[in-house]
Amino acid sequence: MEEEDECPELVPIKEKPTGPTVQIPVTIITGYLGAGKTTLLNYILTEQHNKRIAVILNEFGEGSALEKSLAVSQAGELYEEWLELRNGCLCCSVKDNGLKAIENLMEKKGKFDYILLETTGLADPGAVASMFWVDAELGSDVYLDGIVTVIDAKYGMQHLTEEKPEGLVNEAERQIALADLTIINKTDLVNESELVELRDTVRSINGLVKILETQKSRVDLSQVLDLHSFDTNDGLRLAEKLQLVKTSQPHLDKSMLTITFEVPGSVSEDLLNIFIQNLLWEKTFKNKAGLPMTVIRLKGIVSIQQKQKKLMLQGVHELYELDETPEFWADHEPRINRLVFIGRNLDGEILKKEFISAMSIKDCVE
Ligand SMILES: Nc1nc2c(ncn2[C@@H]2O[C@H](COP(=O)(O)OP(=O)(O)OP(=O)(O)O)[C@@H](O)[C@H]2O)c(=O)[nH]1
Ligand SMILES: [Zn+2]
Repeated sequence: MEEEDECPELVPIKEKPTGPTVQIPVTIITGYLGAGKTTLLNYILTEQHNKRIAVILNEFGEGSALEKSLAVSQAGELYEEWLELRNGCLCCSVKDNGLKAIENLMEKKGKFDYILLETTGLADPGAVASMFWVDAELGSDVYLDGIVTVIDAKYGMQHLTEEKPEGLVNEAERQIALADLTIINKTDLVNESELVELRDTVRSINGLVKILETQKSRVDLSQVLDLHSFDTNDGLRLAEKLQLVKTSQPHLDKSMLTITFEVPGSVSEDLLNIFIQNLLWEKTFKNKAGLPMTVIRLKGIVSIQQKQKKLMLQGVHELYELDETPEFWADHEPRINRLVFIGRNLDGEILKKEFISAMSIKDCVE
């Protein structure tokens, strides 16, 4: 009973293709209108001399045209590729055609070492991310390295506190929630207390994200490129990071926030999949006010029954992936599940209880 135009569904794939084929990292650069995305791209292109970097200006999700151009500049030359967006689910069209366009381009122009993709200010980076993320698993030429969100130091707070009609998302907030790295740019335009307020707000939305501060988007490139944010080989780093995350207080009543919990023991892979699907797809779990918890980003390190290695859980919107990391649980190491969720209407206490009951863990100390 598969619907044809259903959004992509992530089927956990067992083994990634290994061997000599080199996959090219894609970094998505997002951020509200005028925050400094293009300035960042230009800075990277002038600073970075030993990589062949392709820049894609992305217009997905804008307007209703069925054709979009994909501009790729490389070594000062600009190429254009047209892609067709079929009606139906936007993320599916983007996934099929956007990726093909990039592959065509590489066939014609030779391989790139790195792809930077600038989204428009109002785009949902999650939809763009899913196109690279899913296909990377299917042995594609490219993989998603990370989502970088540029924030305007001067107007960032204003964008974040903008009231949206019920049911509509605040794009600035969503871009921060999905980010692996945020760059607070234009720090020359604000004073220290404004900066602190913005930094705290960013942190309250996304408890996992790294925050850099810049003028004219001048960053240390090693902090922006090759983040490996979705890489199961980086399980150890993620495990360390997750331990530092704290449940946050939303900066506004209905704001996005980060919640986290730990539950000791090993869980059944099947029950975990059902729990995640209920959370992400069915939106079964409700907070105290009776509102459905909506998760748009999730990360975790979990212990699955009968598995010797730690597993990494990653989710963006409705897509998720549960993959083995190369890390073994040590003999003396207590088995534990550590989870971080970013989204709206989240209640960490309630979700932890739901998790425990869904995993049928009986001897768990609360
Ligand atoms: N004062 C100040 N201005 C900056 C800084 N960084 C960038 N700008 C300016 O801000 C404006 C917008 O920068 P862009 O890089 O075009 O921003 P963008 O996010 O690509 O904008 P859109 O693509 O239109 O959404 C430009 O005029 C930049 O010169 C900064 O650190 N300080
Ligand atoms: Zn721009």
